Amino acid sequence: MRWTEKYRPKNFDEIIGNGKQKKEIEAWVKEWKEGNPQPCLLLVGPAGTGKTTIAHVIAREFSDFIELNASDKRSYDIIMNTVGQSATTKSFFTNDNEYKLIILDEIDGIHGTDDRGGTKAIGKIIKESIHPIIMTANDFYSKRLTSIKPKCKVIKIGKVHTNSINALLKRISVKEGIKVDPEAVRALAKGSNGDMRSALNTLQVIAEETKKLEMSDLELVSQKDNTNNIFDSVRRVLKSKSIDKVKNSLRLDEDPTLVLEYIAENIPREYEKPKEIKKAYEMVSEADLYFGRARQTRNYTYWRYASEFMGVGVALSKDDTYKKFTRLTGAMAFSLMGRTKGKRALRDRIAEKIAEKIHVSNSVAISMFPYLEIMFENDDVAYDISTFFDFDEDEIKRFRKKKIPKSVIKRKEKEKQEELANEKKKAKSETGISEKIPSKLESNFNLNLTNKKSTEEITQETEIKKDNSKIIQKSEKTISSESSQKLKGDISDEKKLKEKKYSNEISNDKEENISKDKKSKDKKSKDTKGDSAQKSLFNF
Ligand SMILES: Nc1ncnc2c1ncn2[C@@H]1O[C@H](COP(=O)(O)OP(=O)(O)OP(=O)(O)O)[C@@H](O)[C@H]1O
Repeated sequence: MRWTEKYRPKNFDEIIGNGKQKKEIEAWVKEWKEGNPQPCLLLVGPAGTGKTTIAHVIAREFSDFIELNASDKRSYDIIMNTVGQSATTKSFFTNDNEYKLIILDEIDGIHGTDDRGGTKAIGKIIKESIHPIIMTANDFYSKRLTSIKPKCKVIKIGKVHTNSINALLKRISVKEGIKVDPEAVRALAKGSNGDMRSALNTLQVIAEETKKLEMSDLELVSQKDNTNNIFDSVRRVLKSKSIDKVKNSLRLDEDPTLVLEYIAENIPREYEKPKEIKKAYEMVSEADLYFGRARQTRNYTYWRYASEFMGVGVALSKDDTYKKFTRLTGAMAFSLMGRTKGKRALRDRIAEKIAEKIHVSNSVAISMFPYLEIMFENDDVAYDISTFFDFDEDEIKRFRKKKIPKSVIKRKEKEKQEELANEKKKAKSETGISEKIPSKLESNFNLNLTNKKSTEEITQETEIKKDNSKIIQKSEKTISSESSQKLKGDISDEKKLKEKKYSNEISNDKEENISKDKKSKDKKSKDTKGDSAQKSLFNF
C-alpha cells in the first residue's frame, strides 16, 4: 500500500502545516453545522499539500458527501444531472434533512472553450446549492477560475514547511521501523519542496525495503526523485481527465520517450474497458510516430504533437476516471535493457572489432554472429578467427562455451612460428641471389679486365648494387623484428598482413632489382663475350 494512502490524515490535527487556513476551514465547517450556510469553499494551492485530504476530513463532519472530478464530466448537462438538481434539494441522497458535502476536484481542469458550459454549470450550482461545496484547484490564476472565485471563499493552501515535513517523515519512519540519519531526513524534507506526497513517495521508494535512510542515499534520492516525477506524471495522465493538469504534469525534466514508455506500460493497469485500452494505445502509437519523425528530421517541434497524444490523448481515452489505487510499474523495456546492459556492451565491442577489421557496419557484423557461432565449434577455426579479430576471452566466450584447448593454442602458435621461420629462410635465400651479384671489387676487376665499359654503365651498376645491399639490410631487419615478435607470441594479424605485404613489396623490389641485375649481368656477359670476341680481334 502506498504510504500516502496509509498515512492520509483522518482529522484536522493530523494535517500538517497551513495552521491559519485550517482554523478558517474549521470555522466554516462549524457555521454550516450550526445551520448557517456559508459560501462555497475554494482551496487553491500546489500539488501534494493536502487540499483533497482537507476535503475528505471535512466530509467526515457531514452525514454524506459526493465527490466529483470537475474535469470528468465537463458538459453542463452532466454536471447538472449529477449534482445540479441534488444540490438544490435537501434530500439528494437518502432520507434526512442534513447537509451533504459536494466536493468538486480539479476545478481549473475544466477546459476553457471546450467545456461546453462546465464553468457556467458550476457557477449555477454555487448559486443555487443549499449544500456545502468544496472545490480544489492548483492554479490560482487560471482563467477557468475567473468567474468562480468571486462566488467563493478562497483559501490559499501553501507549500508544507520543511520542518513540518521533516517531523512527519521522522514519525512515519519510526512506525515503519526505519533507521534514519536525521541529516538525511532533513535533506529529503527540504528536497521535496513543500510537496508532502513527493516526500512520502520518496521515503517509501528508498527505505521500505532497506529499512534505513542515510546521507549516502541522497544521491539515490535525486535519482529516485526523478523516477517519482515520472510516476507522478504517468499517474496524472492515467488518473485525470483535466487537460491542463495533464499538460502541466508532462512538463518535467525527463526524456519524453521514456515517459511514453512508462505510460504505455501502465495503461492496462489503470484502464479497465477494452475500448479505452485500445484507444489509449492508438494514442501511444501516434505519439511514437511523432517522436520518430522528430528523431529523423531533427525537428523537435514534433515533440509537442507527441506530448499531446501521449498526455491528453491517453487521458481522454477513458470514459471516466477510476477511483481506485493502482500500483504503477517502470517500463519493462528499460528494466530488460538494464539487465542486458553487459551483454549488449560485449556484443557492441565484438561488432566494432569485426567492423573495423573487415570494413563492414556494426549491424552487418552483428548479423554475422550466428555464423561465427557455428564456425567457433571447430577449435582450429575458433583460434584462427579469434586471433584474426584479436578477441579476448570474454569475446570468445560469446561464441563458444568452452575455452579453446591449450593444446590447440600451443600447436597453432608453433605452426605460426614455423611459418615465420620459413618466411625468414625464404627471404634469406632471396638474399643469397643478391649475394651473387658481383662485388665492387669484382666489377672493377671485370672492368679492368674488359676495360671496355662506359662510365655510365659503371655508375648504373654501382647504384643497383647499393640498392640491393639496402634491400638486404631492410629485409633482414624485418625478419629479425618478425622473429622477436613471434617469440613474444603476440603479433597482431593486422601487423602480420602489413608485414607480409611489406615483405612482398620488398621481394618484388628485390626481384625487380635482381632481374635488373641479371639483365645488367647478361648485358655485361654479352659485353664480356663481345669483349672477348673483340679481344681476340685485338689479339688478332
Ligand atoms: N498537509 C499534509 N499533512 C499530512 N499529509 C499530507 C499533507 N498534504 C499531503 N499529505 C499526504 O500527501 C498525500 C496527497 O495529498 P493530497 O491528495 O491531499 O494533495 P493535494 O493537495 O490534493 O494534491 P493535488 O493538487 O495533486 O490533488 C496525502 O494522502 C497525504 O498522505
